[in-house]
Amino acid sequence: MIRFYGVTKVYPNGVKALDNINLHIKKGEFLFLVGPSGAGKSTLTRLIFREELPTRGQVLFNGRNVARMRSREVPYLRRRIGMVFQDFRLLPQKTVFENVAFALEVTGASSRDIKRRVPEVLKLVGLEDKAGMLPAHLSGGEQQRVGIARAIVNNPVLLIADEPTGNLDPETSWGLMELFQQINKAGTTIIMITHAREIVDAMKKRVVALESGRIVRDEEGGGYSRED
Ligand SMILES: Nc1ncnc2c1ncn2[C@@H]1O[C@H](COP(=O)(O)OP(=O)(O)OP(=O)(O)O)[C@@H](O)[C@H]1O
Repeated sequence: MIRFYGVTKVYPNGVKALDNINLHIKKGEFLFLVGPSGAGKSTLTRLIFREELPTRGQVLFNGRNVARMRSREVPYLRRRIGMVFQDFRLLPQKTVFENVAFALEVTGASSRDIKRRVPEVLKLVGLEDKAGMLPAHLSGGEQQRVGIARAIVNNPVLLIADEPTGNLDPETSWGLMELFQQINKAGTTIIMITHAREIVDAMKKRVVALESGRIVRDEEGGGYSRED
């Protein structure tokens, strides 16, 4: 589904964030992207979402070169990718329902579809009783569930989660990981950036480790660190 061919990213300030990355992510995979701060993890995901363009090499999404897409094709690409952030990024004046509905509205969904689909997704993330509440009145874990509901409401083929449990306690994090597992089992490919060692060690998924912009490990069922 996603292929990186010899991808290098140099930012305008001269920082080389990625250095000759070759990577193939297949449909249905659950992949942890790990590595120290500044290793290039976020940059790698930004290239898939076309927030940034590679300096050299190619990023293919379902066979299409992301950098070569016409500007009118970019919203279509982004609609197929759900994003979950460490700081949730919810709209504070909107209710849980409205936050999730907003992601559908921008795609031109009808109000009938919105009324059907939003409760369905809120149920999936376990928030059917909180639809009318504002984010500030929810716990961190609940806010992240809203973030996940918003990310999956358009049925994306890929979910990119950038440190989704970074602001949450371990118990809450495990609940969210179960939800991510469930979403993955239903067919959505997941790329998760994380520093949560215990989670990576326990989940036994594919682990891609970056250091200084290079892939230093790509291991099926791997742990957070290399076992020497
Ligand atoms: N927009 C930018 N302009 C210039 N340099 C950038 C930009 N974004 C990131 N960088 C630099 O590129 C390198 C990789 O950054 P990136 O955010 O991809 O790392 P990361 O692995 O996601 O780090 P963290 O775990 O701290 O989020 C870093 O040296 C960073 O300072």
